[in-house]
Amino acid sequence: MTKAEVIQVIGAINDPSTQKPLSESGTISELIVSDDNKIHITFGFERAQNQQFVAFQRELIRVLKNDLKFDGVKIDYKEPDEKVMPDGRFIAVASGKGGVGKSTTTIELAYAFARAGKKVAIIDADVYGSSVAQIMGITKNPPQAINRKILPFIKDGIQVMGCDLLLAGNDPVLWRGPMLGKMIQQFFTDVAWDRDIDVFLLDMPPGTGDVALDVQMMIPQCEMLIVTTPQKDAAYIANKAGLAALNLGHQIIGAVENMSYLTCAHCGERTYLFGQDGGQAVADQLQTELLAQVPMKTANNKEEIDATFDEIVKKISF
Ligand SMILES: Nc1ncnc2c1ncn2[C@@H]1O[C@H](COP(=O)(O)OP(=O)(O)OP(=O)(O)O)[C@@H](O)[C@H]1O
Repeated sequence: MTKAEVIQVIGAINDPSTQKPLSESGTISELIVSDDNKIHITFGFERAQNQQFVAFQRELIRVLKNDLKFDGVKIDYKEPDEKVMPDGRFIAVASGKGGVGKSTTTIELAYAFARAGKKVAIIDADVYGSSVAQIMGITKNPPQAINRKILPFIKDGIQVMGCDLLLAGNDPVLWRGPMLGKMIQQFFTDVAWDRDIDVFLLDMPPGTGDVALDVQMMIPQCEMLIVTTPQKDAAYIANKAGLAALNLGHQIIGAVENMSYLTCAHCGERTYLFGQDGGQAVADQLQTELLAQVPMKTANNKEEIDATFDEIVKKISF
């Protein structure tokens, strides 16, 4: 007996979850007929404790056993998992070593995308040192849920979720492999992101590792931006991280050299504090563009920093 033949017969039975015949309800998630004349049906709704449900199940089993002559009948009920990746562009912000300003860059970039009229979300996937919420001044209240999905935190219109926000006090540093992967997956499929998000920015852990691999598997189209500082050692490690990212199949869209120079508030002259070659060297090695040299942040150069990031967004918007 084929699937179609089974559905034709059981199709007349009324589905208690939708009050429609099974032929119309679309609630049969899976139907397997095995060679030894057994049938396994999974319905996409939960088992209920009411008369209607009991009558439905009794009638179904009667038809399958008596009319269709199956020797074995197994029925499961399971709400379908809505493991759907959100739409939008994904940009992972990565660095070779910690402390080069990867989180700061992610956040500045988010604000620049927002200024350009884009709806932005940040995922702080830096399991070893989540700092996005801290830097953005988001209070780490326990996350709220809606429809069994976690609500993202929102600051200045930017939606945010991260390890520290999700776990509220539990330290993910000890997490390895599959558990880490599961958390990264949760960021995409279990958070109630607005449907019209244009850009997801991912603050990645420094270096290369499991998270980069997980991200690549879950979002093969994810682009990557490498942050470095001008110093030779930072550039060297950024290169290694970039090359590893390329090996994983990530598309690198550019390099950013952070903390490049200090601008004199009076004469506008730039002083390059740590040399000038790190960012360009990384871009050359990874055959990508040096998108910007970001100045040192001071108490009164917000405009200069904003303009630098607006320029980056222009370059990578296509
Ligand atoms: N352009 C800048 N000018 C001045 N200070 C900066 C700049 N960029 C980042 N910083 C400072 O450098 C420190 C490290 O920045 P940030 O946390 O963004 O780095 P990170 O690479 O994400 O670090 P980690 O890997 O530890 O998370 C912070 O104190 C931040 O304020």
